[in-house]
Amino acid sequence: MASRPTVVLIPRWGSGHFMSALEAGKKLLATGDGAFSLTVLVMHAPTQEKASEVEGHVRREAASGLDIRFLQLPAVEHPTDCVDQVEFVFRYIQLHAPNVKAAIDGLAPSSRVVAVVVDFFFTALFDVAHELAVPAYVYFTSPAAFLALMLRLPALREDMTGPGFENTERALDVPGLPPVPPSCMPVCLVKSRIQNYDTFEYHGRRFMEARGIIVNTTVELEASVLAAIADGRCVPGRPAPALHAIGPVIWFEPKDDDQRRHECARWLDAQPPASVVLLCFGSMGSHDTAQVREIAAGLERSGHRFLWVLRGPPVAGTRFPTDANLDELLPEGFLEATAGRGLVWPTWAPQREILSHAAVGGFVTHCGWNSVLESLWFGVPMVPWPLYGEQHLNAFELVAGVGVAVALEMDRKKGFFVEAAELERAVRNLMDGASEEGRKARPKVSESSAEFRRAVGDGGSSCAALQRLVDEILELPDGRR
Ligand SMILES: COc1cc(-c2[o+]c3cc(O)cc([O-])c3cc2O[C@@H]2O[C@H](CO)[C@H](O)[C@H](O)[C@H]2O)cc(OC)c1O
Ligand SMILES: O=c1ccn([C@@H]2O[C@H](COP(=O)(O)OP(=O)(O)O)[C@@H](O)[C@H]2O)c(=O)[nH]1
Repeated sequence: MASRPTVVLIPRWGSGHFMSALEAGKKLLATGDGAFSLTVLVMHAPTQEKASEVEGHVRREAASGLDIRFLQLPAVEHPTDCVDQVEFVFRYIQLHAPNVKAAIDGLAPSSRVVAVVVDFFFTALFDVAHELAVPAYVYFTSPAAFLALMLRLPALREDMTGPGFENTERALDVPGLPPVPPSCMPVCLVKSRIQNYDTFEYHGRRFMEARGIIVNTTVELEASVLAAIADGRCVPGRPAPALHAIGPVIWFEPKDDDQRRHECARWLDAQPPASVVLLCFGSMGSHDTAQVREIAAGLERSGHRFLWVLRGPPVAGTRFPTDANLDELLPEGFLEATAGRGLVWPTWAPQREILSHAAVGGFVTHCGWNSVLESLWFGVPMVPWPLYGEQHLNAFELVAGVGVAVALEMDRKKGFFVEAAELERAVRNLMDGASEEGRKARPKVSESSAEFRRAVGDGGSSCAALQRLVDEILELPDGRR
């Protein structure tokens, strides 16, 4: 007897990508209600640290009893002489294509593959899906605003006055967003990284070949951008693939029953409601000593309570921060001066658990999209401190588009340096509602939080989008299940 059809998911390593894609896959599985299984093709992550992280996720999820099969892909050579990580990933994925084809071929005839869903950096694998005549989908872990920008990159080349946006003076047109000042363009698209532009433009072009793009967002949060893409305003003259806004997809790590509450959570238990500002900068965020000193001075002067996840510089040759040596990094006397009202945490922290705590009233964030969604889910207004990737655009959207964040001025010419006085100002605005922006952000974020919860509930927009996606995958006419 032939077994049920299967959806093949090909996620990228790195928790923010891997677990987000897997959670999206689980949502598909649940919505499919037994109509198909999920097959996850697992790539070897290029670093030992990321490989162990992925192994841990696979081991845990494989034991979950869900109808998910994990298939490890063979290792491939690491491409050499790449100008940066984006090019490395691009070439690394191309090398995987024959193995992906063999793995998918190997699933037949016992399982008919009804869709292949790939991470948004993996569009080179569309060739495999096309060869096998299987519908291809993209899973987009960043906001729809960045998707609109990627689709728009061929047209935006005309706005460049040099080999990037560094010398461009006028605001850029990203359909669905207010005009974007060049200073808010993602750092991955600036002059020194022109190769990145080509790669992102390549992916953007290839998105148009997909049968659908699954985006970790909601129609309520990014209505204008989603409409702009769907109406063909990003790539005029060509119909956009179907958009499926199924978010927020948030991974909540299962808790061991006998696990003690984390030290950060216990510290928060002793703080008044909405009194603490959290500072956390994602899996690749760290600051140099000069910047750490400014942050310390800004927090001390703000007078506010804080929980600061402070990481040390990355080990040479990697982008991933180390545990911080607080004695070396912090100015002398800082911990004593802020004792009782501040906690500096020197390693990975349970960010979702912290954001869910009633004592947390604000979040200084690097604007990784998972962090943004988590903050909105728990109704915590933000101060954006974008660092890498597309995060500067996310920050712009949160402040200028959605209104759930208070802007932080950064000196782009000095490597995005932030003065102590500026951080103090932004934290006060956020926590005291000392500015119009700050006063508006808190009720706005509560509204977004309520919208998020409605979207994923029965009859909500994301729940309905998932149903439509499953019908599309199973090629069922609307409402015929
Ligand atoms: C979007 O543009 C870029 C993204 C990244 C990037 O790289 C990356 C590499 C890893 O090994 C692990 C990661 O977690 C990771 C994350 C990442 O960007 C963030 O991805 C998140 C999802 O995991 C989320 O979408 C955030 O908003 C992203 O900022 C790197 C890069 O250049 C080096 C980019 O241009
Ligand atoms: O100390 C930390 C730093 C990050 N995170 C989690 O790691 C993810 C980071 O993803 P995001 O997209 O925000 O940024 P990235 O790290 O991919 O740049 C989010 O789920 C955070 O909750 C965490 O739990 N503890």
